[in-house]
Amino acid sequence: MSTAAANAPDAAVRAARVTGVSKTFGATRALRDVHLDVAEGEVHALVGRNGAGKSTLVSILTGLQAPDTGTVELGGVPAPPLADREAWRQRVACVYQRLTVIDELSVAENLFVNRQAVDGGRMISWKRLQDKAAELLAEWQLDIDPATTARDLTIEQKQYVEIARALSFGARFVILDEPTARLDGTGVQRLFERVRALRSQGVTFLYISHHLQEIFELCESVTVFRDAQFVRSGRVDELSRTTLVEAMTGEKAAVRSDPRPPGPDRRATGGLQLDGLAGTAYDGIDLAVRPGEIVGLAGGGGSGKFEIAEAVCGLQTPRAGTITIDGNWLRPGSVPRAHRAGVGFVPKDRHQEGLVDGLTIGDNATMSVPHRLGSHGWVSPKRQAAYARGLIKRLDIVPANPDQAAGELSGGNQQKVVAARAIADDPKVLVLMAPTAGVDVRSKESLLATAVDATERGAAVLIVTDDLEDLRYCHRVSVVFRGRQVAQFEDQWDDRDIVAAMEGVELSDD
Ligand SMILES: Nc1ncnc2c1ncn2[C@@H]1O[C@H](COP(=O)(O)OP(=O)(O)OP(=O)(O)O)[C@@H](O)[C@H]1O
Repeated sequence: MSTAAANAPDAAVRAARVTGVSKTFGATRALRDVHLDVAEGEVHALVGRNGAGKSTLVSILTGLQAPDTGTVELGGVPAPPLADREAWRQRVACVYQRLTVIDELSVAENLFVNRQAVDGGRMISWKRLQDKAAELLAEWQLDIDPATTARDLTIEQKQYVEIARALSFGARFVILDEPTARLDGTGVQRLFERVRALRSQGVTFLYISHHLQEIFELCESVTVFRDAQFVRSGRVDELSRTTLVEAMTGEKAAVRSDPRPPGPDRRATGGLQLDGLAGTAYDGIDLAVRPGEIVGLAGGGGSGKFEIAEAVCGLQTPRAGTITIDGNWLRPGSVPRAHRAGVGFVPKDRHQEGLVDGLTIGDNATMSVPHRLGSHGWVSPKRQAAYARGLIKRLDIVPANPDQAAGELSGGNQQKVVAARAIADDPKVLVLMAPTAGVDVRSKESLLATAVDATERGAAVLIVTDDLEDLRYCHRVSVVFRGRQVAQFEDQWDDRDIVAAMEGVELSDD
């Protein structure tokens, strides 16, 4: 195809066309007779609630799985046979949230890893590898030094390396699966500029995100899936946010009001207290969260917010300062000790610290509460199942089956199982790190409602986030920037002030 043809969105040419695709896993129908039509040269959003079937479609679109029925066309021709990986790589690539860049290798090596063809099948010359990489990065205007070790790149730069790698195989259709999940505000804006620039160079994108404002900012078209089925597709500028949410949930969108609980009793004492807490990424942190109160600890990437939260949960040992729970000093550096002191938490990385894939939803959700499920070390299966069902209902986990393996759940539902475990033991202090990352609009509400629930049961809740929606649930917000608390907000605030504080800038009054 000529570059000129690729540059102009052409209604006749399709980067991808999926027709009548169905896919079943055991008893789960992940996709039922869905279709998708992505025009060449556009950024096309794919949205849907957790478990709607988006990842399953991506695995089919990238040739990792075959559909049970239906057809896939890429660039106007039928998709290659599953075994022909090379042919797939030339047509389509997906940049996943969990990046595949190898930290130990240089950018150049990452770009051409396992590709002897670089030097006509002969031994790779390092000089040639560097030159080829520099050429590739320059062609796509990616300002990255090919000699850099990948470990020294930011998440954003690693994403660009993955995109460049896809383009170097010849693919002009790139799927971005929640690309902004680990970026801060300025990183998101830079990514958008990059995507727009690549689009003008003839690259087509399928863009998956739970952040609806991103869809309106970046994408031309959108396709909505719900419960494994196609619901609608259309131009983004012809859709309102409400219509989109309704298409995703199948319900009328609720009127948004102030979701905060009444707040702590003025005389309430106890809860969580941090005094002069200092660690590798933060210093001089003073913070109090009273029982019944929800406090936001906000900050962008590199602010130190997660490190502070991890100190409270026992995942990190601070260098100085104290953590007090209900008036008692907490000896830092041990998760079981923090748990015994009454701390429940959702870790920032559910894969590393959260979920045990091989166990069921029920086992994962109730593993911290054996004492509630039986006596003398014996767990009553009936009580466990009932307890798990209660948590599944509170968090709106799909499928609502405690016996389902957690590893088989969609990403967002795995996140909800981790949250279920955090609240299972009625913690005195609940710490939620990026709790709604990867979670759909409606599930965000149920997840944050559990924080409200916890305050009603007397918990002090700390929400650690850069998501303004999460902060709507907070009575107070403390913003950290480069490890220091730079601003405090009480009761009412303007979101722009919080964003400015997270970015380390001051807004002028005019
Ligand atoms: N390997 C598997 N085995 C069993 N069930 C699976 C498997 N992969 C996916 N499923 C099921 O298929 C359904 C669709 O999941 P999928 O991961 O495609 O959803 P999603 O739209 O990507 O959700 P999320 O936004 O949470 O990532 C879910 O019910 C999930 O449990």
